[in-house]
Amino acid sequence: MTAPPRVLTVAGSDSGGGAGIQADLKTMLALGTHGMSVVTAVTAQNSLGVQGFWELPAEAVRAQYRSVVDDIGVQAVKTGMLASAELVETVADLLAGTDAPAVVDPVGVSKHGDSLLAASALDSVRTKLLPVATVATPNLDEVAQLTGVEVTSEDDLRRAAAAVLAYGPQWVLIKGGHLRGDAVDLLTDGSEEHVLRAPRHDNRHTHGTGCTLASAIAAQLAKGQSVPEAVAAAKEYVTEAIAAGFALGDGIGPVDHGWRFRGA
Ligand SMILES: Nc1ncnc2c1ncn2[C@@H]1O[C@H](COP(=O)(O)OP(=O)(O)OP(=O)(O)O)[C@@H](O)[C@H]1O
Ligand SMILES: Cc1ncc(COP(=O)(O)O)c(N)n1
Repeated sequence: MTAPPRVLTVAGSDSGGGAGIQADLKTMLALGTHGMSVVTAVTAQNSLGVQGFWELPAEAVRAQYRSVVDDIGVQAVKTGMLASAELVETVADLLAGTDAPAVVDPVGVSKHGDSLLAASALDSVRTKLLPVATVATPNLDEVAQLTGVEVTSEDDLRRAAAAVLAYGPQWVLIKGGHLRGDAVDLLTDGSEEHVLRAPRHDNRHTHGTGCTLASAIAAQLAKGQSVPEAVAAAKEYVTEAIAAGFALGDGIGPVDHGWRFRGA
């Protein structure tokens, strides 16, 4: 049998299974790829929030990455929660030495407002991680943290994209999921621009949207799609996953990574 395309996520574990490594691996399977993981931190997390997290030593992150890349090989990499400046810099160095495209989701704060990245790591994200990204996928809070640009309407998305592109990623996808109205995202490399618009689903069970979108982009890139094709396909996948998000626990439930298997 021919092996499916190989995709690697470098991210934190979400014990509740809705975001982080767990979301990434489910998404990669749903999109027909072989998912692999480098765990950067372990969170104790559920539908109510993040109760605690423990970061792994840089040496453990580097060793996992080398184990995967040097033997199995990767056709795309996705990064998520990196927790500290040391891990951001470690991962940026590893990506710089890898040929595969990298989707960088600069995770800062969880849906519940729990910080997943030290404030002291922001500068490393700007100067080390963003420059090695094929596509960076910040949400509006992350755009504000990284660039100071506040997005309050669709008209501000272009200004936000230019501010992120100034740090050097090839493409940026500004996620407008936190705006009102349609769920509108803007993808640009500074010359081409693609507006991705989907109906807003009135569903509070949206835990893991950002992780799911970024790993879906990585899976589509591993299958050989261009960045605009991969982002369009990933947007369709996440929109249906949000529509099918379900209640778990007493708080915010996850998007449904397996909506295709359930005939949603
Ligand atoms: N209610 C919704 N209905 C449809 N699409 C949505 C909704 N909320 C977010 N999206 C879309 O989901 C994707 C992820 O965007 P979002 O802004 O939620 O990312 P995020 O904040 O990084 O996610 P996370 O909450 O996992 O950190 C984007 O394509 C966004 O437009
Ligand atoms: C390990 C990990 N990575 C990323 C997120 C962000 O996802 P969300 O904003 O949906 O909580 C998270 N909560 N946990």
